[in-house]
Parts: sequence; structure tokens; C-alpha cells
Amino acid sequence: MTCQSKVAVSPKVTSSFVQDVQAIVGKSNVSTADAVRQQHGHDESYHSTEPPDIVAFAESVDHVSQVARLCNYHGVPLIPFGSGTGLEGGVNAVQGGLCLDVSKMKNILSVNAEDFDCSVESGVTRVQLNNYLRDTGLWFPIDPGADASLCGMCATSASGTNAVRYGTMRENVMNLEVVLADGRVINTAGAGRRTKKTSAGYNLTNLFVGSEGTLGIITKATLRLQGIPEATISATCHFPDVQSAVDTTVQVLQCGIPMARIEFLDEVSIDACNKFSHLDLKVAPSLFFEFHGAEAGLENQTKVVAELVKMNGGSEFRWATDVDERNHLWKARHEILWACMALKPGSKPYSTDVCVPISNLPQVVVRTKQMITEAGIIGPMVGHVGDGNFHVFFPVHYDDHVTLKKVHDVSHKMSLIALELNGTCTGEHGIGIGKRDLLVQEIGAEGLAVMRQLKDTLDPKGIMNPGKVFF
Ligand SMILES: Cc1cc2c(cc1C)N(C[C@H](O)[C@H](O)[C@H](O)COP(=O)(O)OP(=O)(O)OC[C@H]1O[C@@H](n3cnc4c(N)ncnc43)[C@H](O)[C@@H]1O)c1[nH]c(=O)[nH]c(=O)c1N2
Ligand SMILES: CC(C)CC(=O)C(=O)O
Ligand SMILES: [Mn+2]
Repeated sequence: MTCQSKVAVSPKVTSSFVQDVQAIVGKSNVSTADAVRQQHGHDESYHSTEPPDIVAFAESVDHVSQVARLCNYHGVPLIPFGSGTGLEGGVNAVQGGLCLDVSKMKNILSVNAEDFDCSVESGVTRVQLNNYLRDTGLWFPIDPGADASLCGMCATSASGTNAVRYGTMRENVMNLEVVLADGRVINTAGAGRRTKKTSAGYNLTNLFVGSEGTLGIITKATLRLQGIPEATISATCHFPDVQSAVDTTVQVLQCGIPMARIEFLDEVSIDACNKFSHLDLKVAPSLFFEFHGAEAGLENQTKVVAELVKMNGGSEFRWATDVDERNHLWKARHEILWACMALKPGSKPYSTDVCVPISNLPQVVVRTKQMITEAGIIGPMVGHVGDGNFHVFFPVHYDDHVTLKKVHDVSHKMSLIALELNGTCTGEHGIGIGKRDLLVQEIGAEGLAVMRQLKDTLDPKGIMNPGKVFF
């Protein structure tokens, strides 16, 4: 989803460079065609398309290593590309260069059911993995709304609706195979290591989780799997206002209920969901709950939560007990972006993503709602409130600069409020292009300097995904 296209070309991508790339990955795996470059010059964010000079498709870690070494030798920018579902412009070739698409590496290398872990190559997506795991009684629960590559999810430290119970990518990656800018291949926990915990040296795994392609190319991930719960129940309920919905969330978590999912949708999002996904929910601030566990335990959990909902003026639960009802409900939640865009035909998404300590959540949500109303813009609010993380999905026409400015101002103020309330400017989508100015406010000048030192040590020529995370 992009504005008009800009072209930043790197003079170092010469015809002989292109031939050298073809010699590594094969001619059929190299393209300089405009359509292919355009397609690889954007993700699902509002940032303008910025196409690379050349796109190469890797089929092995050796391809990745040799291409990196070649780019490093010539000083050509190298942008890793997973599934292109990012939301912060992470794949845009802001300085031109070579886009390295790793989606062809689609092998699920191992599943160790007795140890609850698996290893996948860079092109394996989360749906592909869960389909493969279907008969094992295991699943991988991190669920961004898109069918993203799992290594791309490592690169952005992705999350989703199940994070309340199962954590984010940070908590579910055991080891990474990474190709560095100079072509060296490392295993961040040691080759073949797949322990639930380790205290052996620096945590290199989590150095690369969330690095957004700026430190190296992730070619393999060893991931933690979970057992499929014995019983699953979903339920929705609505509230008189945003405050009571979010207060309920805080109380449920403070009661220690082991919720699997708690998603907040304001009345604008519910209206969008009803229209786009053919639901018939009351148009009011709502919570979508999901409970996982043994049958017996679920009865008590749902009873306590229903009481807390009622105490805050919420409605009776609307249950979704059978798998089709549940899938319909959560599919609607995962497709909310497109539902919100349908509120304004022809619009494109401008999405935000802030996270605060759970006790500060009511304040940032209510203040955001006020800003949206005062700005007179459409701003459906949705989020993983169980983690203190939520989004606004602004439907915008990229040529409507007046509205775009209002949207950007509200989005920027949301981040500043989150930072003021001990939070972060990005819970799960990353810094990419649009939040570089916020990172220094969040982490501090000294913290950013250490990040920059790490970047300069691992990528001294600055070829790895330039213009992302740092200016
Ligand atoms: C409808 C919808 C809904 C959601 C989301 C998107 C969309 C379109 N997302 C965002 C997105 O799915 C998430 O950021 C993924 O982690 C992106 O994975 P891709 O493979 O698409 O990476 P993509 O190809 O977009 O690249 C993203 C970044 O990672 C880098 N990268 C990709 N592959 C790499 C590799 N192998 N090695 C090194 N760097 C690599 C890229 O260079 C770029 O900087 C999301 N996210 C979320 O956290 N929670 C959510 O709920 C959702 N929901
Ligand atoms: C902001 C959205 C597009 C994606 C997301 O993070 C979500 O739906 O939770
Ligand atoms: Mn999200």
C-alpha cells in the first residue's frame, strides 16, 4: 500500500555487478524488471515505494552469504525481503541497491515434538508451519494478522493476538542462523543448540530479533512450539465507553487470569468488522476474549471474567464455542485493517502501534480517542490490550495531504504520550523509516549510541538495510 513511487538508485549497481549476482544465484533468480523492483520497493505501510536497483532471489544460505559478500565488497545496499507485510517501510530501498528476497527458502528443517521446537528456513510462513504441524498436537502461536515469514517476524520482533499468553517473537526464538554483512554465517546460540534457556555469553539471538534487517540476514530460525490447548472458548462483550473496557482488561490481568487473548475494538472498528466480515455485534467499545486450558479450569476463568465485565458495566458474554464461530470471529479481527479501509473506499492504511504498562493503558487509550475526535478524522482503534499494546488504523487517501497531516500529528502525539507513560513508540511493528526520530527519545542518546556502535561493528560499510532504525 504506497504513495507515489520515488527512485533512489545506487551507482554501484553496475552491469558487471549484476552479472556477478547472476553467477551466484543463477540468471533466473535475478531481476531488474521495473515491475519486480516496484513490488520489492514497498510493504503494507504508508511509506512511498522506493524500488531497489536489482532483486535477487536466494535459494540457499550459501547464496545469501555470497551475495552479502559481493554487496559488502562493492558497498551496495542490501535489503532483506521476507513476505513484504511489514508496516514501517522496512523493505523500502531508500538508497537503492539490491533487494535479497529469501522467500524461496521454504524448508521446514526439523520438528522435535518431544522438545517442543522446530527449525525453519527464511521463506517459511507462519501458516505454512502451522499447517505442517496440524497432526502433531503442537502449534506456533505468534499470529500477526498477515501470513508473514517467520524470519521476517524475527526481524521485526513481531507479535499478535496470542501474545498475552504465549509472548512475542522475543520469547519464542531459541536460535538463529544469520548471514552477516561480510558473508560470515553465525548461529546465535551455537550450531544446533535448542535449549529452552541458556546463560552462555551475550544474548546474540535477541540482538538480531527486532534488528529489522540492519545487522544481518536471518536464514534459519529455531522456534519454540506450544501444545494445542485441550479446550478453547472465545467470547465477546461490549461496554458503555472505552474507559470501562480497558479498566476491565487491567482488572482481569491483575486477577492473574491466564488469558490467551484480550483484544479491544472501539465502536468504529466494530462497525467496520460487522460490515466487512458479516458479524452482527453491537456497535460499541468491545473486548474479544479467548480462554485456553482444561475444560474444568475454563469454567472458573470465564465466570470470574464475566463478573469483572459486569462490574464495569459490560454486557453479558456472547459466546463463540465451536471452531467455526471462533474462526469467524478471529478472522474478522485479523482482517480489521482491510475492514477499516473499506470505511473510506479507495483509502490506504496508515497504522500506528504503541505499548504502555498495563496500568497506564486506560489513560493513553482515552487521550488518543479524544485526539481523534478533536482532529475530526476517522481513526478506528484496535489492539492487543492484554499486552498494553494498541493501534489506530487511519484510512487515508495519500493525495489528501490535509488529512494525512492530521493523521501523522495524532499518530506522533500517541507515541509521545506512550513515551511519557513509561511505554514504547512501537510494541510490535518496529521503527523502520517513520519512527527513527522517536527512537532517540525512547532509548536516550547514550542508548542509541551503543546501538549505533553495534551496527558499525557488524556492518562497518553500512550496507545492511540503510535508512531503517537509524537515520
Ligand atoms: C493485515 C496485517 C496485519 C498485521 C501485520 C501486517 C498486516 C499487513 N503485521 C506486520 C507484519 O506482518 C510483521 O511486521 C511481520 O513480522 C513482517 O514479516 P515479513 O516477512 O512480511 O517481513 P517484510 O518482508 O515485510 O520485512 C520486514 C522487515 O524485516 C526485514 N526482514 C525480512 N525478512 C528478513 C530476514 N530473513 N532477515 C533479516 N531481515 C529480514 C526487512 O528488511 C524489513 O526491515 C503485524 N505485526 C505484528 O507484530 N503484529 C500484528 O498483529 C500484525 N498484524
Ligand atoms: C496495525 C495492523 C495493520 C496490524 C496489527 O498489528 C493488528 O491487526 O494487530
Ligand atoms: Mn497488532
